[in-house]
Amino acid sequence: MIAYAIPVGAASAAKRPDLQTDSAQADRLADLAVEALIDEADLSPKPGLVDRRSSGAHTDMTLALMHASALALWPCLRQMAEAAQAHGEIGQPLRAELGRIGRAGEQAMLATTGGINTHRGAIWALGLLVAAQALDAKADPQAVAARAGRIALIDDPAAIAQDSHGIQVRHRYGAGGAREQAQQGFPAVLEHGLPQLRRSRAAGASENQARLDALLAIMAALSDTCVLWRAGPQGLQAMQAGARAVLDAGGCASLDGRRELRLLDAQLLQLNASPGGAADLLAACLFLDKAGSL
Ligand SMILES: CC(C)(COP(=O)(O)OP(=O)(O)OC[C@H]1O[C@@H](n2cnc3c(N)ncnc32)[C@H](O[C@H]2O[C@H](COP(=O)(O)OP(=O)(O)OP(=O)(O)O)[C@@H](O)[C@H]2O)[C@@H]1O)[C@@H](O)C(=O)NCCC(=O)NCCS
Ligand SMILES: Nc1ncnc2[nH]cnc12
Repeated sequence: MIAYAIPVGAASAAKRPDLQTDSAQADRLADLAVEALIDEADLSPKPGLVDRRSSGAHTDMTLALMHASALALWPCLRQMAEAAQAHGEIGQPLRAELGRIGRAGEQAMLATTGGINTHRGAIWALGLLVAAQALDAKADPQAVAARAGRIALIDDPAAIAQDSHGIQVRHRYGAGGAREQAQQGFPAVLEHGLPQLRRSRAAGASENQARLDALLAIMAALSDTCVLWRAGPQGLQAMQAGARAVLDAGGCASLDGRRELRLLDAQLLQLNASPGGAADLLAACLFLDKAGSL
């Protein structure tokens, strides 16, 4: 276990043995979510994204900033797990509390990064998944994602209308973005990322190569509003076709696949395109891959 903070409620759990398990479970879910964020950031070479080599298409983000941002989200993710445990069911009260915790998490992220949006999409996706897993620790990824989707379908009456890049892109191109991805039960993860991760592992790829393949499978299927914002529909088409070309060439375990990956990286940098939504969903994929076996 990664010790990121002193567990909230540890004192009361000592008096209430029945709460001890829940407290430990909330710690563990937050640990796994933060670990998934750090593993995503470290994964290299990722096309257009911040990784161990460089800041990709970003001028305002570094690997150290991504790590600091991920660590700053531990309390928020833990609170989401606790909220789900306390409510015990999907409904308006849980949705409202997750929205409140999520907005506070966004503030914690911005305070840590000096105002840079490192993980807004990840707070949304992982927050929903952590809450869904906390409602049933033994549920498999399909059930967890479906449950997260049901939470995302509930309106949050306190939601603040924002003029985000995602909203602007939705108006301009009709892209569904992060909200729709969650409401549909994370199809980019369940139908593409997770099956690819497991297929590539089974075919003998290294863990690093299998994770890169999972990211590419997500990129090939996703309407990523970050790419649409920065590079328009042509950029999105280039990202999806380039990611598909890597996988069709044999994936990152093959020489041909790695050649296609280098081409895709150069193309995204030239377009100033960063698949930040796909990166967030890779973190969701890595979380789901491990969380059911808690
Ligand atoms: C419901 C919300 C998701 C509302 O968010 P919004 O309407 O803004 O929706 P999107 O923009 O579509 O998504 C928000 C972030 O999600 C990532 N994302 C993008 N496309 C997808 C997709 N198809 N599926 C899933 N996720 C997606 C993306 O995050 C990444 O991009 C960040 C960088 O983006 P940007 O700010 O545009 O930055 P730059 O390109 O660098 O900007 P410039 O330099 O050009 O200026 C990166 O950090 C990644 O995180 C989208 O940004 C939800 O967010 C919400 O309602 N939140 C409120 C709190 C709440 O209720 N929480 C519930 C907790 S469970
Ligand atoms: N590795 C990464 N690079 C850029 N934006 C991101 N958003 C989430 N992960 C990211």
